[in-house]
Amino acid sequence: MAEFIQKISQTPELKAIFNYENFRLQPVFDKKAQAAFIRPNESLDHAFKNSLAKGLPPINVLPMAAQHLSVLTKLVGAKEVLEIGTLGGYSSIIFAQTGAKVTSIEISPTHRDVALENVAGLPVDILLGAALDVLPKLAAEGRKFDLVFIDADFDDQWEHFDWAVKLTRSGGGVFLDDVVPTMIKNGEVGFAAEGGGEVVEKRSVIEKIGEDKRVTASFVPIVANMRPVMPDPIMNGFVLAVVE
Ligand SMILES: C[S@@+](CC[C@H](N)C(=O)[O-])C[C@H]1O[C@@H](n2cnc3c(N)ncnc32)[C@H](O)[C@@H]1O
Repeated sequence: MAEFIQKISQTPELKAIFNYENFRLQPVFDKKAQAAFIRPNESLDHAFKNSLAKGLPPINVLPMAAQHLSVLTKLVGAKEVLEIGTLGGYSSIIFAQTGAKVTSIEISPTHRDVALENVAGLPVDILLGAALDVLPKLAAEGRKFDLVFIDADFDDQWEHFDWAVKLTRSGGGVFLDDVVPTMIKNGEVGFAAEGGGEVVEKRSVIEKIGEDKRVTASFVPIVANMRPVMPDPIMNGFVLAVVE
C-alpha cells in the first residue's frame, strides 16, 4: 500500500486525479464532452424550448445523461422502451430517435399535453395516470419491454422498480434515476437531510434491489453540472440493472 501511495505521489497524472477540488472542474469536462459528442438535434431543442415556454419545470435529463440513454438503448437493441415520468417528452424523444417504440407514463395532464406537442410524428405513446395505476394494466395486457427508464416521483422508486422488473424481458434493462437525492432525503445513508432530523440509517432502495434475485444491479454515481441553474456540480447517481 505504501508503495502504491508513493507511486501516486510521483506520477503527475495520478496525483492530479486525487485532488478533491477536481469535482469543481466537472463543468469543464462536461462542456468539452458535450461539444465533442452531442450532435445538433432539432426535435430535442424544440422540446426543451417549448416545454419552458409552456411553463414546465426544467427537470428533463441533462444533455450528457440523454446521450447515455441513447447509447444504452442502442446497446440493448431496445425495440420497446417503457418510461415512467414523461414531463415534456425530452427523454421520450431520445429513446424514439434510436428507432425504439416508446410507452411513457405521466401523471400530469398539463405535462402530457406539452409532451404530445413535442413528440408529434415520433413513435411515442403517452399514458396519462399515476404509474402505480398504469403499470399493473400493462402487466395484465402481457406487455414486455426491453428497457425501462424510471424518472418520476422519488417516494415510489422501489414500487416502480418492482413493476419495471415484472415488465422487462429477460436480458433487458431497468434504469432507476435519481437514487442519491432519495437516499439523502430519507436519511438512508446515515446522515440527516438538510433541516435536521434523526440520524438513522434506514433500509434503502439500494438494499431492496440488492436482495432482489430477479436482477443483477449496479450503482453508477455521477457528478452532474446543472449550470446555469446551480453554479456548483452536484452528486447524483442511478441504478442500472439487468433482468435475469
Ligand atoms: C423528472 S420529470 C421526467 C423527466 C423526463 N423523463 C425527461 O427527462 O424529459 C418527472 C415527471 O414524472 C411525473 N410523475 C411524478 N410522479 C408520477 C407518478 N407517480 N406517475 C407518473 N408520473 C409521475 C411528473 O409529473 C414529471 O412530469
